[in-house]
Amino acid sequence: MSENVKINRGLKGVYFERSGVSDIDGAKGELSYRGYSIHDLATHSTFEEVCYLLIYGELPTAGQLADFDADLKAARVLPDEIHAIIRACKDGHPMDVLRTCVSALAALEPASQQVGEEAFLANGVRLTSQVPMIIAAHEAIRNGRDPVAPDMTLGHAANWLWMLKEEKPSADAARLADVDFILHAEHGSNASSFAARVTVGTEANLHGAIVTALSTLAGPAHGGAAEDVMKMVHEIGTPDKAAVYVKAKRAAKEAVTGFGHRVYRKEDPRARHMREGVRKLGEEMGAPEWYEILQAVVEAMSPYARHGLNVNVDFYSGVIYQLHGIPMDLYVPIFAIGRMPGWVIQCIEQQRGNILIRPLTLYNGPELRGYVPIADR
Ligand SMILES: CC(=O)SCCNC(=O)CCNC(=O)[C@H](O)C(C)(C)COP(=O)(O)OP(=O)(O)OC[C@H]1O[C@@H](n2cnc3c(N)ncnc32)[C@H](O)[C@@H]1OP(=O)(O)O
Ligand SMILES: O=C([O-])CC(=O)C(=O)O
Repeated sequence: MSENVKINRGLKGVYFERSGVSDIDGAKGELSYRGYSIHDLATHSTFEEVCYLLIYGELPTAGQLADFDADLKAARVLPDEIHAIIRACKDGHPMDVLRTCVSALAALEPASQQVGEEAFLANGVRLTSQVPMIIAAHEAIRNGRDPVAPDMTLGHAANWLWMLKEEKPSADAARLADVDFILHAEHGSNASSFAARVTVGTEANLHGAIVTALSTLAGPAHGGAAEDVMKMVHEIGTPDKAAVYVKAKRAAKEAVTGFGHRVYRKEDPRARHMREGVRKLGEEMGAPEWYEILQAVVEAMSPYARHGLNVNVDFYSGVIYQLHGIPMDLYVPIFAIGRMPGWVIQCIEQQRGNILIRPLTLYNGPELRGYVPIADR
């Protein structure tokens, strides 16, 4: 019987649930949130508006957006204990510190333990505001500074940059961060969102699911790619060395980071906006060489594009962060800031008509055998 079982390793191509949040057409290279093209949202919307759209299903009216924005701003508060925890583990990777703090918030805030849609919504809004605060506070503390208080006059992206650098960002820098968050906000059944759903499937609370999601995002095959791309760009050094680098990687059968995707066979539609951001920012800052190295890698990888191997969202984002002077180990945490609304709404969706997620593994270990006492082994 076991020979006839079809195993879908990595759950490739398996549908496990319906979702009304985002739609990916991998063959065409298209992505939409709640029926709105990612290109329209990246061009016209703000992260707050996209959060509202993802969570409530419709674009907000001006009044709804103002109320939602006020809720996000009111949630810009961290218990003192979180700063103490950050001080205790300040030398850790920011992703480990972030995950530890989200986990600690579950123990420090009684409301975080509640389940049910209303609790998930309230906790989701609170965490969406607290996640950037934790990352910025850690960056301050590990550099011997005090955490920067949030600026309630600034939107989500601009306030994040303010707390990170204690400098008011230019309108262009704030908009670039805003677009980055919009592009990272949601992406179907990616590994971290799926993992969060598995946690909610056991009727656990939202904080627990976000801890699961953060753990899963951290790996280089998922959210860690932007950091690896930046390391690759440094290793390549100049555009003329890109072809040799790619050839060596292909010969060693190693992945060229920032390329490839489980679903897209055309270019990841989010990459277009990031590419334009890198090009423009590099020119403005008198540092066009980063864009040139990236484009030389794309050129060297072009023979594989027809096999569906194209750049993904994280190919360009690292250079943008580098041009803003953001340390490499903050790249995955930045992804997490953007992904918060996607995780929250998928947890809420999972909870509606919840079902335990529990697939099967086909046993291929030893036959049933007699127990041997330890003295006889
Ligand atoms: C936000 C995100 O999470 S986007 C993804 C970020 N991750 C990266 O950029 C890391 C580099 N990319 C990868 O490791 C992979 O493309 C993944 C993990 C993203 C997707 O992997 P999978 O869907 O399992 O694709 P899979 O591994 O089956 O690859 C299919 C083929 O393309 C090749 N391939 C996939 N990605 C790459 C790559 N980046 N470079 C070179 N070859 C690649 C594989 O070797 C495989 O070739 P084969 O059929 O000859 O064995
Ligand atoms: O969908 C995926 O597998 C990974 C991805 O691009 C994302 O999470 O944004």
